[in-house]
Amino acid sequence: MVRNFFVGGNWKMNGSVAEAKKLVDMLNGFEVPSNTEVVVAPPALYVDRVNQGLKKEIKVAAQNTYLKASGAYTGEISPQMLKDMGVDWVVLGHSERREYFNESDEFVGEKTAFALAAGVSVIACIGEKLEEREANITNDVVARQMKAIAEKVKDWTNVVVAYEPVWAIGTGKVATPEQAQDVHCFLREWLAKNVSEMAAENTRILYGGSVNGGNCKTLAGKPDIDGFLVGGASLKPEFGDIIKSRN
Ligand SMILES: O=C[C@H](O)COP(=O)(O)O
Repeated sequence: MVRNFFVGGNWKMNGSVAEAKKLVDMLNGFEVPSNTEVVVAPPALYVDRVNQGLKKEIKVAAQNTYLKASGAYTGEISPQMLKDMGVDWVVLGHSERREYFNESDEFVGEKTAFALAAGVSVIACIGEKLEEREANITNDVVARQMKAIAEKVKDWTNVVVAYEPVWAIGTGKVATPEQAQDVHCFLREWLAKNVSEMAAENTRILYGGSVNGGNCKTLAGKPDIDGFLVGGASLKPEFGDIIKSRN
C-alpha cells in the first residue's frame, strides 16, 4: 500500500477577509501533485469563504469541533455543521488547545470519535513537551495520547495522525529528520500492536513543527513521514514548495 502524501496548513488564529482572499489566490496558483492531498485549516469564521474560493484539489478543515451535534454549547461548532457546509476535515487535539484550553487526552479521543461518526475526517495531533523529551519519555507520552484515541476509535481509515513535538512548534527549532523518523516509526509499530497491521500500514503520520520550504525535502525523504502539518509557513509562498516536497 502506498500512502498518499498529505500536507495540512494550519492558519491558527490568523488572517482577515482580505488576507484569506490573498491566501486563496496563492493556494489556487500552486501545482498539487496527483499523489498529494492538501488540506488547509482557516479560523472557523473564514472556513466557508475559503472553501468556496479554493480549487477542488485543495480541501478545507476546521481547527476544532465539539462532541455534540447541537445544543446549548455557546461558542462551539459541531462536525455535523461542518458537513452541512461541505467541509470534510477537522484538526483535533492540537497542542495549543491542549495547553490553553485544557483539552485532555480523553476529551480529544471522544471528539475524534464523534467527528468520525459524523463523517468528518480527523487530523489528530499528538506530541511531547520539551521537558518530556528531556526526561526521555517521548514515546510514553505519544503512546498515552494515541491510546486515548484508540480507546474510542476502532476504524482509523479517516484518521491522519500529526506528530508535533511542542518544542518545535513556532520556534524555528525543527526536529531532525532522524528524531522525527524515530517517533513516526514508534507510532506505526504502536498502531500495529494496538489497533491493527492494516491501520499501521495505511494511516498517514504527519510531522509538524517549524516545517518550511528549506527543511521539508529531507524530512519527506524519511520512510515513515507521510506529510506535514504546517503552521507559520502555510501562510507564505513557500507552502507551495512544501506541497511538492515528495516530488
Ligand atoms: O499545526 C501546526 C503546528 O503547530 C506547527 O506550527 P509551525 O509550523 O508554525 O511550527
